[in-house]
Amino acid sequence: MAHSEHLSPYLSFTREEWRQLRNSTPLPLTEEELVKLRGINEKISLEEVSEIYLPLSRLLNLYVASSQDAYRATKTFLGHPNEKVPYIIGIAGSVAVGKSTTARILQTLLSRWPNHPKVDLVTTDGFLYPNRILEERGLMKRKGFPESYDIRRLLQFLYDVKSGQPEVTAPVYSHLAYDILPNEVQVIRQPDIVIVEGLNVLQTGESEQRNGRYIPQLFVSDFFDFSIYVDAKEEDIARWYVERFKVLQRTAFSNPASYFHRYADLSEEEAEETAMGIWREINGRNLRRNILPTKWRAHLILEKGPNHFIQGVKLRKL
Ligand SMILES: Nc1ncnc2c1ncn2[C@@H]1O[C@H](COP(=O)(O)OP(=O)(O)O)[C@@H](O)[C@H]1O
Ligand SMILES: CC(C)(COP(=O)(O)O)[C@@H](O)C(=O)NCCC(=O)O
Repeated sequence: MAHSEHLSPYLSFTREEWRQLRNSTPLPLTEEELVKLRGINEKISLEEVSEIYLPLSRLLNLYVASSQDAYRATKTFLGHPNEKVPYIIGIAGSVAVGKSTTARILQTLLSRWPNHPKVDLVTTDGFLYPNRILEERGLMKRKGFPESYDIRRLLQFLYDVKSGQPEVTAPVYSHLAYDILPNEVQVIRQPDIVIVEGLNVLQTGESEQRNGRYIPQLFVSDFFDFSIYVDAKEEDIARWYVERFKVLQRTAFSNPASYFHRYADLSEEEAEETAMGIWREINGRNLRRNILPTKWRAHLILEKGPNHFIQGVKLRKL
């Protein structure tokens, strides 16, 4: 065994080993939940849900329960009720790797446990600067890069959620408009769990220095109780990106309100070329430069094969 492997902070599971853990999951899927999961994405294999995501939801259920115990201990110690503080799970990974699908499966599965029924999902695209500002700063071709997000606002949002505020709002992004919707917000009202999904959630940015001294800096991941990185080979992710682009081109882009309406009439070949160009220029670069380096900060890594099936799982033991 190589020395570095010996010192790995992760426990590694093959797909086969992970799916055995399904036996420790007491709740099987109900008919109603299956229908809900089908609604998320009809391409999801339900076998995949029960073999991979069900054990994962059980693991998370145990972690949330232990954090709720700690919360009760603090309450006993203080002698008065403290605010209800949600458990926060971060989900990171490339554009098109399947973050939002994973997040929605977990949201559905986690919400069936009686000790944490209310699970909210927030995506970090709401914290992108609006196109007006991105245009001013020459960042329209850098959407998704660290500088395209209002990280201060995202940190303030997480701070408010973790302080147990009764109502916290998040801005909303529309893929159709390709912009922030100025008159819409998502309201978070003290759920039991918040899942925060986005490519930037494990990024740390530069340390700020003032007068030669480092000043304490908060990172988005400081607010996470648990984090997941969805991983796959770049060649597979690029293919999924192109496939999704082609589906959108036949559906959403035909809507005149779509920012990409001009792509609606491209031939299949032209659509593929356009999508590959966006991958090369924006999303692939961002993956290599800013997203992949954050993988080893996650508590759990889901390793996908070429057909989205999970081939391996890594869980932090240190
Ligand atoms: N578990 C899965 N099984 C099959 N297809 C999937 C799965 N997860 C994602 N996909 C497909 O891969 C593409 C990217 O997924 P999506 O969740 O939109 O990614 P992201 O949020 O990371 O951009 C979509 O076309 C989606 O339908
Ligand atoms: C909106 C995104 C930056 C993803 O944001 P996230 O929710 O992961 O923070 C990405 O989907 C995107 O639009 N990238 C720009 C290039 C493109 O059109 O694919």
